[in-house]
Amino acid sequence: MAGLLDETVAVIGGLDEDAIRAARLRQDSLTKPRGSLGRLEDVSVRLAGIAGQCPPPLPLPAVVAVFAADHGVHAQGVSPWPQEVTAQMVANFLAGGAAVNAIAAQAGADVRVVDIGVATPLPAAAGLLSRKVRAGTADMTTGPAMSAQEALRAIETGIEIARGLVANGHRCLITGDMGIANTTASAALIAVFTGADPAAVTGRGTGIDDPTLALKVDVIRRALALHSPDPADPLEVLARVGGLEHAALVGLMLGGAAERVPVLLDGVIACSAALAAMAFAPSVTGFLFAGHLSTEPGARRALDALGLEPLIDLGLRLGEGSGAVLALPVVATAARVLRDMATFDSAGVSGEKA
Ligand SMILES: O=C(O)c1ccc[n+]([C@@H]2O[C@H](COP(=O)([O-])O)[C@@H](O)[C@H]2O)c1
Ligand SMILES: Cc1cc2nc[nH]c2cc1C
Repeated sequence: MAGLLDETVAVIGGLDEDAIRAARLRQDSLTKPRGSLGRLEDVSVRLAGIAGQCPPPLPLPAVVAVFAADHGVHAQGVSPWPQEVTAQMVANFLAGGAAVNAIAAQAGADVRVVDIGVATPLPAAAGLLSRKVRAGTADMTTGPAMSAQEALRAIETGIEIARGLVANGHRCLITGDMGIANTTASAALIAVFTGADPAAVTGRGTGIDDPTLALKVDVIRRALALHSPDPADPLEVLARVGGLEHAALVGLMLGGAAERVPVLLDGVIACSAALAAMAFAPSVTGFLFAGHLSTEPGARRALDALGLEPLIDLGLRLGEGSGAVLALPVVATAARVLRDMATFDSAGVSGEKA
């Protein structure tokens, strides 16, 4: 019997071309000059293609799934923050005190927090989804970050979470992540999947100085030299140089696409995971929206490879899902415009002169 990953990949279809055509026609019949709502119109058309309906349902209720995990490569000194901050921030998410909680409250999104691989022991806490695959990855400069089996378990956990959220009525999934040192794994993934030089896709993460940035690039170069990951084998790439939250996010994206709901991507961690998701199932990109453009250089490179344009560009580099949740009102508005606006006919507004 095929496993959950294969099953899910097999279910992901293309966008519904009839619904896309109907949505384009409807956009052009609404009381505004054609194309005047810019990329909001494109978002609405793609939402119709995802749902197979015109107008598409509003992508609500929405939920951000914040996957938390730690990274063995932290031992190389790639982040200025202690590893315990990952666990401490999980407690902060659950208490409602993090940026993502405030942004989600304003945008009207639910927040779910998943321990997919935090190294520091976490006390059982109300609301925490405990799905730890292992207590952090191993250091990718000395061996694989994890086994292929562990990467698969994390992906399948992400799929199960996507399925559960949609079964509970959520109509939009938003990616969130928390993991000290995870911008190193993200840059490594982006270098592998795009073929970019590590120096071109490695950034300052939480805020490192020039010598640490040089060290981080060197760490990634050494890991890639050790593993020579094959971009055609995304499970092995994730296992060798990825993270548990990256793998779980791949599952969330594939699971969301299989359920035909939109998935909003946050920053560089989600973008790097999306490249792996695309390697498993090329048509997944039709279901993904880039919530925002992270300042990490790898984000732009990854989005170009995914063929996605970010909806918002406010210079954010936080993670947690913050930038993607901020884009939820834009995506929801796109659907509402297509559903609620009057047409030239219904409103009795004269059309453009021929
Ligand atoms: O989302 C982004 O683009 C982003 C950019 C920089 C940092 N982060 C967050 O910061 C943490 C990783 O930063 P670092 O420097 O420890 O690799 C992790 O918790 C991420 O959620 C996230
Ligand atoms: C405080 C803090 C909050 C974060 N949220 C996401 N990544 C983070 C990293 C740090 C260091």
